[in-house]
Order: sequence, then structure tokens, then C-alpha cells
Amino acid sequence: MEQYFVEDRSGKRINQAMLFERAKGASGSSEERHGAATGSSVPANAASEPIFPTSATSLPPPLLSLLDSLSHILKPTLPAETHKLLFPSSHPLHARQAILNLYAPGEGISPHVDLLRRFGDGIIGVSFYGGCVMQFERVQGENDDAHPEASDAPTEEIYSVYLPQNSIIVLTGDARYRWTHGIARRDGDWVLFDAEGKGEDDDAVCGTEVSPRAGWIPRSTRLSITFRWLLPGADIVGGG
Ligand SMILES: O=C(O)CCC(=O)C(=O)O
Ligand SMILES: [Fe+2]
Repeated sequence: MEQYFVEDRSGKRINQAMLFERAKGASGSSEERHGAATGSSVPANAASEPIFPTSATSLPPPLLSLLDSLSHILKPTLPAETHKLLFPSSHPLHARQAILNLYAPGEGISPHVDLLRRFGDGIIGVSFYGGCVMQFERVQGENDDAHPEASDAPTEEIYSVYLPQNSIIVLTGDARYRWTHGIARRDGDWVLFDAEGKGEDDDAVCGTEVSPRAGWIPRSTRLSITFRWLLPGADIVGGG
């Protein structure tokens, strides 16, 4: 992974890489791509994602093997149709994009819905090295790429979920289309632990009544790998 997160020519730290494959069996008018892209110093709203073309043919082997492991791990947990949506047995309709985001402690990502015109349903996110709280907020009103402000509309419905290192999150249906997801920029997260010691964020524990089962987990460096389906035409450079 180090190869993707070097400094660019101006010395700016690169913290985002995007890799693309072509769908198996696609007639393929667009270029196959597999390349790294720079992000801003803090991963920004997905709407500003850059794309760089290269010439390789598919996702790199470590990501293919990660996908294979994810398919096995998620098989007993997910409803059969969701598993099929994420891991179609043959000839997927769409190409996958993998986005790698490297967060220094304290960094986050603004609340957003992943671009509706670029990505399909079925998103998988994996957290490595460190955890963080991901916050979900219900989108109010129309939500499409032409009305991104809908994502910022205030709402009472907010949930915070702690994503420990090595955890997997799957977003489909409403979770993908009707809720924003984001990571607050802060140095750590208050987390309530369940009986098995797994974390669940709860802002309420920030007050004086701190439950003995709650704790502050300082953020460390976190790498997230997100797999998404590219919609037709979305894999054409400049076509976003
Ligand atoms: O870091 C994460 O887990 C979220 C990344 C994300 O939402 C995105 O790249 O669109
Ligand atoms: Fe996202």
C-alpha cells in the first residue's frame, strides 16, 4: 500500500488512491483503468474525487484477494440477495472501483452520499489499522447529484457507529441512498462497549455520567478500503 501514499511532486501528502477494473464481459468502449489519485490533505467530499487513467487490466491481486475473503466472511451474515449484489457469481454488470483513504489521527470525511450518478448500489468498506466513529444522518427531501444540498439538510435522525479496525461495513438500499455517512474530524471517539467488548458510539457519554462500559478511543492512523460498482459511463475519464 505504501506505493500509493507517497508525497507528490510538491511535497503534499497523498492520502487517497482510486483503482478501477473493467466489468468482465463488458464490450468496453471506455478505457480500463487502475491507478492512483491524489486527494486533498483531508479526504474531501466524494463529489470532488479525481480520476487518473492508467493501463493495467484489473484491481491489483491484494485487493482481489481481499474481495475473496470478504465474500467468504460475509456469506453467512448477509441476506442472500445482498451477498449476490456485492459478489455476483459471474459476469458482474459493472466494473468495480476501489478507493483507499488514509486518515491521519484527527482527520475525517464530510458527510456525503456517494455520487449517485457514478456509483451503483452495494458498497463495502473495510477499516484497517485504526477505528473511528462513522456518523449516519437521514437525507431529507430530494437527494440527487443535482441537489447535493439535500445531504446537508438538518435532521433529527443521526446514528453513530464505531467501526473498529478490521471491521467491515456494507451499505445498500436506504443506507446507501437515503443516509449520509461521514467521519467527524476529532482526536478520538467516545464509545460504549457491548457485552462482547464491541464498540458503539454514544455522544451521551460525553457528559458527567460516563458509564463504566464507555471509553475514549484515541484515533490512530486509519486506512479504509471501499469497494463500489461504477455505473455505465462513470468509468470514462472526465465523465463524472
Ligand atoms: O473512510 C471511510 O470509511 C469512508 C470513505 C468514504 O465514505 C468515501 O470514500 O466515499
Ligand atoms: Fe462515501
